[in-house]
Order: sequence, then C-alpha cells, then structure tokens
Amino acid sequence: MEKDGAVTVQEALDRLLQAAPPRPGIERIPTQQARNRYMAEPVQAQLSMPSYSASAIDGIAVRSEATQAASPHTPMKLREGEDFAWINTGDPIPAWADAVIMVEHVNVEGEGCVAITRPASSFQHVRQTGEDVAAGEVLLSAGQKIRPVDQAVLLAGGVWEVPVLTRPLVTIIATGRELVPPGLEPQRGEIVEFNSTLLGETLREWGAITRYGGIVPDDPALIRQTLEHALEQSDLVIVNAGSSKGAKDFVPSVLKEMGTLLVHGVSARPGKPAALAVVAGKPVLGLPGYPVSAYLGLEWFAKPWIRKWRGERTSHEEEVPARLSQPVHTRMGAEDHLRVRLLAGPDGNWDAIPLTKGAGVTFSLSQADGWIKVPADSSQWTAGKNVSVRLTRPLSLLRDRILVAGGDAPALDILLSAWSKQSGRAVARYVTGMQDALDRWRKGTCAAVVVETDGTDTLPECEERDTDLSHALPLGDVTWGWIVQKGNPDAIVGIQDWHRSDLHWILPPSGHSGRIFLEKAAVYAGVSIPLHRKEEPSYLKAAAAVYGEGAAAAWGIAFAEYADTVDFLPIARRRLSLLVTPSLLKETEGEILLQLLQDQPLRKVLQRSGLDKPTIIRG
Ligand SMILES: Nc1nc2c(c(=O)[nH]1)N[C@H]1C(S)=C(S)[C@@H](COP(=O)(O)OP(=O)(O)OC[C@H]3O[C@@H](n4cnc5c(N)ncnc54)[C@H](O)[C@@H]3O)O[C@H]1N2
Ligand code: MOO
Repeated sequence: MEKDGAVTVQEALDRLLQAAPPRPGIERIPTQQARNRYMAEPVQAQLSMPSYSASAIDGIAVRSEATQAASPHTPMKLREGEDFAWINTGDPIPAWADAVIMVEHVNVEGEGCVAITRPASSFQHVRQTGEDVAAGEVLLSAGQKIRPVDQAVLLAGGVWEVPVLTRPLVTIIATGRELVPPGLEPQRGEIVEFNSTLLGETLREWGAITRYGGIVPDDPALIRQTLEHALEQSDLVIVNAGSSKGAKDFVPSVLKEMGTLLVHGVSARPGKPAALAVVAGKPVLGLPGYPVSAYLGLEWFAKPWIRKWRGERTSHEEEVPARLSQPVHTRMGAEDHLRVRLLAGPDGNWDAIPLTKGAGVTFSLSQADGWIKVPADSSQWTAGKNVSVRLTRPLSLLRDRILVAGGDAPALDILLSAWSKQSGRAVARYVTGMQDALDRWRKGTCAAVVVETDGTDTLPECEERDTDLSHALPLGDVTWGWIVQKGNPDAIVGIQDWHRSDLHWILPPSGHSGRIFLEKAAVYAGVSIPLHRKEEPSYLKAAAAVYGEGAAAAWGIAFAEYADTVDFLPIARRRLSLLVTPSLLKETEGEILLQLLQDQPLRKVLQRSGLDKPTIIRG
C-alpha cells in the first residue's frame, strides 16, 4: 500500500478516469419509460400541440368582425348555423370562425337564437395551433435528466421514443468468509452482509443498473474467477473488503495479477486502503470492508465516474456554512471526512456536531446530516471554527425538525417517534449533558430539553440547579443503576464496587447526568474513579457492550428488554421532564405532546421501556 499522503483522492480519481474512462452508449426507449434517464441528443417536437386551433372555453364560435356592433344598449341577435355554433372546451374551431364567446355572456333567446351584449375580438378564447408545443421546437437538450413533466412535454410534441444514454452496469462483489446474507441470524464471528445493499442502492440512486455478484470467500482464485465473470457483463466492478493488510486481504494482489493496479491507498480517512485498477479496459474499485469506508470510496470514485459517463462537469451537492460545536482532532497526512449532525440556530446559523469517527458505525451514516472535510495538513480544529457542511438531507427538512437535547432513556425514542408521527414533523434526539442542553435551549438550537430531576424541581446533576422548571412537562420516572452480566457473576453490590480493577466499567460521557451522579456518589463513598473504563453515549449501547464483553458493568437505566441478556441493579430514581420552548408548547405540536402523555396504550409501552408514570421519588 502506498504511504500516507502518496496519492490524494483527486490524484487517484484522475488516474482512474484516464485509464478507464466511461464509455456510455445511446439507446432509444419509449418516452413513457424514460423517467430519470438522461437525454443523449436534443429532441425536437414532431407535432404541434394542439394540432388544430381549439376552443379554450365552453361557449359559441363566432366571426369576430360580425360581432362588433354588439353592446349592452344594442344587444345583437345571432342565428345558429349562420352566425354562431355551440362549442365546448377543446373542440376544433370551425374554419369560418375566429373567436369564442363564453356561455355565461350569451343570452339564449329561443330555439337556434342567442343575443350577445359585447363584441368578440379576433382569436378571443382560441388556443392557437402549437400554443403548447410547436413542431420543430427543441423540447429537451442533451444531458437533461427526464422528469415526469418532461415526459409529458415529449408526448405532447409527438415524441414517442427518446434517445437516452445507456445506464452503467455495475456489479458489486462482497468478499469475506464471515459474511452471511440478510435474513439469517449471524452466529458469533459472523457479520450480516449489508454493504452490497448500501453500495448497490446508492448506485441506483445515481442512475446505475446494479448486479449483485454474491458473497465470495477470502480466496484469491475464487475472487479472480468471480471478477472475470463480472467484468464480462459490467461497465464497472466493485469488490468490497479484503483491501487492507490482513492475512486474508487478497483483493489488491488479485487486481495486480489481473490488470493494472493504479492505486492502493489514498491519503483520506475513512477509506484509506481503497484499491483502484483497470482490468480488461474496465475500472475495478476495491473498496475497504468497513461500511463508512466503502461508502466514501463510492462517493470519491464511483460517483464522479458516473457523472463523467453523463458528461456532467459539476456536482450539484448542497453545502451550508456552520460553526463547529466542539474541537476535532485528527492525524496529519490524510484528509479526514467527518459525519456531523446539524442543529439550527435562531439566527439562521448552524452548529455542526461531529459524530463518531468509527468507520464501522453504519448507524452514524444514517444519523448524519452532512459531512465536513478536515484537510490533510490540519490536525486540530477548535470549537467555533467556520466549516462547510456537505448535506445528506434537504435543508428544509433540517430547518423543520424538532430537536430534543439532553438526557437519555430508551423510552424517549418511543415517545418522540409517536410525537413525530402525530405532529407530522421530524423529531430528532441529541443526547448530551444537562448543562450543554440548557445552553443550547437558551441559544435556540434545540426546541426541547430532557431534564433529569430528583423529583423536587431542582437539577442535582447540573451547575444551574435553580433553572425554572415550573413549565416542564413530567414525562415519567426511570431507575438508574448498574447493568451487569446475567446472574451478576462479579457480585457487584453498589457504588463501593467502583474501585475494582478486575472489571471494565462502561460509563456515560463526561458531563452527562449519570456520569456526574456517579462521580459525586464515588466521592461520597470514598472510592476513586476506576482505571479500566470506556464511555458509551447511550444506555442501550452500554447494555449491548456488557452483554458482549465478559467482566464488564455499565451505568444505565432499568429496561425490561434487557431481561434475556443482562441483569440490572437499581441504585437511584430520576424524573424525566421535558422543557419545551413556550412558543412550540402553544402550537398544535404542544397539544399533541400533552395528549400523548395521557395516552394509556402508549404509557404501557413506555413503562415496558423503563419510563414509569411520575410517582413520588424516594432517596
Ligand atoms: N494492520 C492494519 N490493519 C488494518 C489497517 C491497516 O492499515 N493496518 N487498515 C484498517 C482500515 S483503515 C480499514 S478501512 C480496514 C479495511 O479492511 P478490509 O478492506 O480488508 O476489510 P475487512 O477487514 O475484510 O472488513 C472490515 C470490516 O467490515 C466488515 N465487512 C466487510 N464486508 C462487509 C459487507 N459486505 N457487509 C457488511 N460488513 C462487511 C467485515 O466483517 C469487517 O468487520 O482495515 C483496517 N485494518
Ligand atoms: O480507512 Mo479506514 O477506512 O480509516 O477505517
């Protein structure tokens, strides 16, 4: 693999486009099936629409010059068949007529006789031949993406078939003996194969036809054989995983053997070990196995290659300026692509909150609102830095979203998704410390804060203990405590066990209420913060980590669904309330929330997820 910094993403892309340029074809397809295809050549209307002059209204067809004497004082009588003919909207105008008078302006005087009180002007209420589309007009130019409105105009102009660019056919091959197809429950050591769906569906959104090449074990001969077969039928082939330095990472060497390995390793993360090759004149992308790395590799190489297939010079991705809400640290020598979540400020500015850097966290791809790029020559960006965010969701949706910051509990997702469903607005949760959430609430970057009280309207785990909570809506009570291995084999009793170095402790991040509670309790109990500890931002992730790792205990919330996997030792009760921006509370959204909190079936579901109806909290 080339050293860090040896090949930039741009340089790698240039090599690929040079060595294996796209070669689109042209095909003629029925206009009705052409949605989302790209015009290969300009198209002219074959027919005029309408192809005859037609009445635009219901009324009578007349010769305008014969009506000039009509006025309210001197109504003019007209005889059917001589001076006028009844006509409906869309009917051809008789050859002898040149105008239409609205039925509302016509007085019927008797059989075959009407009177009019105003003259008609020439061409009045007449749709000229070709008013919509005139034969010979260029309807669409080369390169245009065909939308339903374009299909309509093509058909109006008598274009039954359109010349469009063929779509690139891309085959995706997944490699790895550990992979199992979706639908099968993975055993220990097995991973559900979802990258093909991630890559394939993204490629289809970009206009490619995709073929699933299956799961191939890490075996050079089999990888080669599958690749050969795929290359015969495809314009571009993607081989996923096996691109790094492990004993089973055969993709780069197979590509080298079969053709020209143009690049192995780019100076960008995640996605660093990407391998690009040309085999039998066709491009092959060897993308790393981690989903985020594979996805970025697709964006860096497949997207511009497809864009070039269509002859597009520029990308139309939406970017917004934002302020970084916390510092980011990266390693020099390679550019870093970070997923961020965006919080809208009242001043129209955006706060960008970096999400995990983990290349294996698919969920963060789904949660991210956009990407920021830290250049290879930077290693540290401070909070408040102005950044440009490449959006992954429409800006209008982000502006409309109700953002709820603050404490965590599994039941909150259930409650907030019910709120979203009933209110018709997206609701997103941002788990953070109480102080941070309250600061954001005051700045207006979130609409509501989940506060954790001890039931006495004070915030014990917050610097601002005296925040006015009189308007906060009580959501319910939760129990905090230790999530431990099933059967509590390590015999954890309480806070006093915290000093034990034979256990790995999983804690909420610094500043989160649960963490502050624990640290205060530890001081009170005279125990020091344990050495072996790691942080998990959500209680469900903490529980999953306890289940998956031996000798671990996590601070968390009582939740019935743990039952089969872990045990729970209760330690303290907390009341969760929602501090909602007064204006939002007065809107329909506020009313809906109040109704939901009274909804008995929903309360039962919330209770199963550990959120009891507010009761008196003891101790
Ligand atoms: N000693 C080193 N180890 C690693 C390095 C390195 O430089 N030195 N690079 C790391 C980086 S960076 C990346 S990225 C990964 C890339 O690894 P591979 O391309 O070889 O991919 P695998 O190891 O086979 O898989 C990684 C991970 O992703 C899962 N995976 C693979 N395919 C799929 C799929 N189709 N669907 C879902 N998940 C998939 C796979 O099971 C692994 O868990 O290497 C680092 N290592
Ligand atoms: O490049 Mo790897 O994709 O950093 O995680």
